[in-house]
Amino acid sequence: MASLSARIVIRAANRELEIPTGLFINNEFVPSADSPNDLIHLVNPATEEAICSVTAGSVKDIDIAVAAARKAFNTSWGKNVTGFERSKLLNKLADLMERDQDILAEVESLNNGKPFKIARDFDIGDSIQCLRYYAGWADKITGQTIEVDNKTKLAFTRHDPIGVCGQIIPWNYPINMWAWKVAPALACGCTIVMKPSELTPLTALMLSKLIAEAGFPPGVVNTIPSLGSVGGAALSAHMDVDKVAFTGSTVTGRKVMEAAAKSNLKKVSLELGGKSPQLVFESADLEQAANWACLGILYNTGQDCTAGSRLYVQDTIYDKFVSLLVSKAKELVIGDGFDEKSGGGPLVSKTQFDKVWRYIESGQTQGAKVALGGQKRPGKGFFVDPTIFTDINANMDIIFGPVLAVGKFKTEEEAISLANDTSYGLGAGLHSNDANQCMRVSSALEAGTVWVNQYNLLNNNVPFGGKKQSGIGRELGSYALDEYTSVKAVHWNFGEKLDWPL
Ligand SMILES: NC(=O)C1=CN([C@@H]2O[C@H](COP(=O)(O)OP(=O)(O)OC[C@H]3O[C@@H](n4cnc5c(N)ncnc54)[C@H](O)[C@@H]3O)[C@@H](O)[C@H]2O)C=CC1
Ligand code: BAL
Repeated sequence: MASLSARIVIRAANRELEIPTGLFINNEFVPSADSPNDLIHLVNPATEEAICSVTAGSVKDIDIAVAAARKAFNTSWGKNVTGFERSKLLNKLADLMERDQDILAEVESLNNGKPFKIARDFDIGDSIQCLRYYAGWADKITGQTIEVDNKTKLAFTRHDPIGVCGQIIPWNYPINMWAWKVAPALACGCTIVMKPSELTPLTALMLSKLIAEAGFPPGVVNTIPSLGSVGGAALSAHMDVDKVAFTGSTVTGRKVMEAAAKSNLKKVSLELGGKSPQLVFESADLEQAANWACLGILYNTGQDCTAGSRLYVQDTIYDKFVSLLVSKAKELVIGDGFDEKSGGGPLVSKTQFDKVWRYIESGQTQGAKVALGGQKRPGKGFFVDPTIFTDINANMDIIFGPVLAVGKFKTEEEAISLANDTSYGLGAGLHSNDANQCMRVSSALEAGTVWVNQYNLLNNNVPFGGKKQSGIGRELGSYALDEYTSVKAVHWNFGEKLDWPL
């Protein structure tokens, strides 16, 4: 039978760690109920070496985890605890993450490839804040009192926890996406069956251990590493899951929604991909615009749902801006996540690496001009250097990599039309020093998030989500509370007598 933990070595930190590799149900790590020998093998994307293997949860394991979550919802969580108690536990979990910030970041870097210091300071730093932000909300989730008439009747609303939530997260921000989903769900009183990505399940398992240590009752958070087509599909189609929250590709998001519609019509929130545009107008601070454009496409090696992969530059500054951009992009060091100099790591997997290269090669064969990159690196690891194409149809397929397509526009109207010419609507950015233009263009851009004179920065108290085929629902901010609550209206008669028959 598969082991429930593995010893891994973080060479760069000179550390050996024992990490859980089983399924986490009712606050315990357990083997699969019916396929104990099915494993998911994990690879370090910087070296292509094996890290360890974790248990692959089955459909039956999902059923068991959902039953545990249902029991907890009905007995020890849900409406059985006060918001104050939920807040205390969320804050305790944040304290434990802070205590283990280095170790979590090391494992995140090992499994995903991203630089250790970025994982520690941004991914985990932001996740700790996210837990504290929703800890603040837990005892402030209130309904309304509504006067129906002045003398005999009133109504009030309760914002009830929606119930058992399936949460399916991707590999690009394993801890951060965990926090975005877990924190509001727990604050609202929901229970959870979490399915991390099969590529990066390690930190979700480590966080599960912290869930137990923080003192959450058994069954409140359950974690089932599993293949998407097994565990993710089972959660989406489950008759006793009340809501599914998903982050990942549009193709899979569609399957999740279809499974929800064909099963119990569970509530669905989807945070999907994008092909996000950035516009640079001639009045912009070009140095700054180039910095933000680089951050937009190169942060997390471009593996970001809001990656600003289409850049449109006003024709009057085009040549100057492109050469500035190329010189800035060259400055980023993409390397092993444990190398202090690395500002970006490898792509997460061989599959992603091959996909990005197919795209780069097809761009070249179609005659696109390569202003930077476009060469494979020798040696091990799924590294792709920053690549900038100019003179290409910028509306190419979604690509999750450090690959930017740059085009030109003459007028504001043309810029808006190019930016909106996509079936996606997640993020968009504009750079201009004309305040009226900023207001006009930000209003016209069809996206859930528009950045003005910056790009890709998010805050836990500001909502995030997509329009068009980039998603449904909002994460973060007070808006996320709507995703995890169900509004009940209670009509109260304290004086009206009904004469019968009518
Ligand atoms: N919006 C975003 O942040 C993300 C977008 N992507 C995009 O998706 C592309 C493919 O990457 P994948 O890892 O294959 O994405 P994916 O959307 O298939 O995977 C995301 C999550 O969904 C799960 N999943 C897979 N099939 C499922 C199913 N039938 N039902 C329920 N859950 C399922 C996976 O196990 C994983 O946990 C990437 O190249 C990128 O373009 C990938 C990850 C994150
Ligand atoms: N950066 C926001 C979340 C995502 O990329 O999936």
